[in-house]
Amino acid sequence: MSKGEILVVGGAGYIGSHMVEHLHRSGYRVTVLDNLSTGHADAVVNAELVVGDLGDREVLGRLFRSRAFDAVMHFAALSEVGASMTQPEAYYQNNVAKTMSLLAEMRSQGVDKFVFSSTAAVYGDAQESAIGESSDTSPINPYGWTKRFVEQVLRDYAHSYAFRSMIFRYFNAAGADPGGRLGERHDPETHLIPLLLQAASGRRADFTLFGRDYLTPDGSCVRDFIHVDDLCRAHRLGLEALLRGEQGDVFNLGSGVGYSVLQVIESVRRVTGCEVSVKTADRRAGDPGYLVADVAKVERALGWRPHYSLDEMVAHAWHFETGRR
Ligand SMILES: NC(=O)c1ccc[n+]([C@@H]2O[C@H](COP(=O)([O-])OP(=O)(O)OC[C@H]3O[C@@H](n4cnc5c(N)ncnc54)[C@H](O)[C@@H]3O)[C@@H](O)[C@H]2O)c1
Ligand SMILES: O=c1ccn([C@@H]2O[C@H](COP(=O)(O)OP(=O)(O)O[C@H]3O[C@H](CO)[C@H](O)[C@H](O)[C@H]3O)[C@@H](O)[C@H]2O)c(=O)[nH]1
Repeated sequence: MSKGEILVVGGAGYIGSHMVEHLHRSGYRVTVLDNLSTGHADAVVNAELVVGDLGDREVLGRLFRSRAFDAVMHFAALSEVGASMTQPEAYYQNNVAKTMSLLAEMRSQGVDKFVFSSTAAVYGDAQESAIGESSDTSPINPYGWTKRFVEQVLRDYAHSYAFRSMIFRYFNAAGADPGGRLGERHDPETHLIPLLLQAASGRRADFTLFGRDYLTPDGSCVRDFIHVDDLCRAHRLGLEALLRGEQGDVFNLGSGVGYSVLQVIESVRRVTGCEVSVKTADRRAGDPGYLVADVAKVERALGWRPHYSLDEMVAHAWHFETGRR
């Protein structure tokens, strides 16, 4: 018997497809809604895939009438910081306006539990060495603002309607399914670890390091990497808290440890045994220098701790990268 009926919006993407597998293995029945703009139909195996746009009320109406969803998990978004600086309209349309359509449809169908992918980008250029959930949220790029606005909508819905949400602010998701079937497949790829691995495997001639003049120990940006499977486990725990009737909340998801881009390059060399040719360029617009999570709150509330190290994230992503060639 299924533990619950879950709609995963954006379930054909990188994190969403891992979530679908995790839910399936945990005993849930899953339906995916995805417009395949950046996702892949073949990444969805243990769920029904409905190809459609989350802003399309007709598609949403049909979908919600055909299933009694217990909750919705929302991973669909445009999510590149750099692109959001040059195409803010597309980001506000896709990430804010269309999310409003999804929420409206949920409310009209009486579905009141929501798990939302937010981001560390809501913190902007944080000053703290470990950023807690109550830190100032002043995004420095439109992508971060889109997530910040939806967070506010969800807070207002919780206040005014019987609508509960778990908001997860991820730092840098990395790694791949340890079994090797799923992984990160963005095209074009913009994320650090897959780009480094493509340079290591020879699919790419070199890697360009954006900025060595940050106020960090080695001058390159510092980020907090979190394995995609650890992320999925936290989401399931958050979902189960909502299904038990608990109130929603907002949680950081990271490891609590920062690695500079140069340290990640070292990890890639160590794990793969391959050389990576590195070029240095100017800073990428919209990139904060330092983002590391304080994860005490999620540990306390959901009993969640990350399991995987940076080298394990690189190793699993490398297994996926080499399996594709
Ligand atoms: N990857 C990270 O490091 C990271 C960090 C913080 C937050 N996030 C957030 O996590 C979520 C998932 O990120 P990801 O890396 O898996 O991205 P992704 O691009 O791989 O996945 C997004 C999925 O949503 C789908 N989608 C986009 N717009 C849609 C629409 N209008 N209708 C239907 N489907 C749509 C895409 O086709 C894709 O399958 C995003 O909300 C992102 O902002 C990601
Ligand atoms: O070719 C590259 C690509 C990235 N980087 C650097 O590597 C770091 C990580 O960059 P990513 O693009 O992999 O990730 P971001 O930190 O920009 O963004 C990620 O974390 C954000 C939160 O801050 C958002 O949530 C976003 O969705 C998610 O992709 C940054 O310092 C970036 O400047 C390079 O030096 N060269």
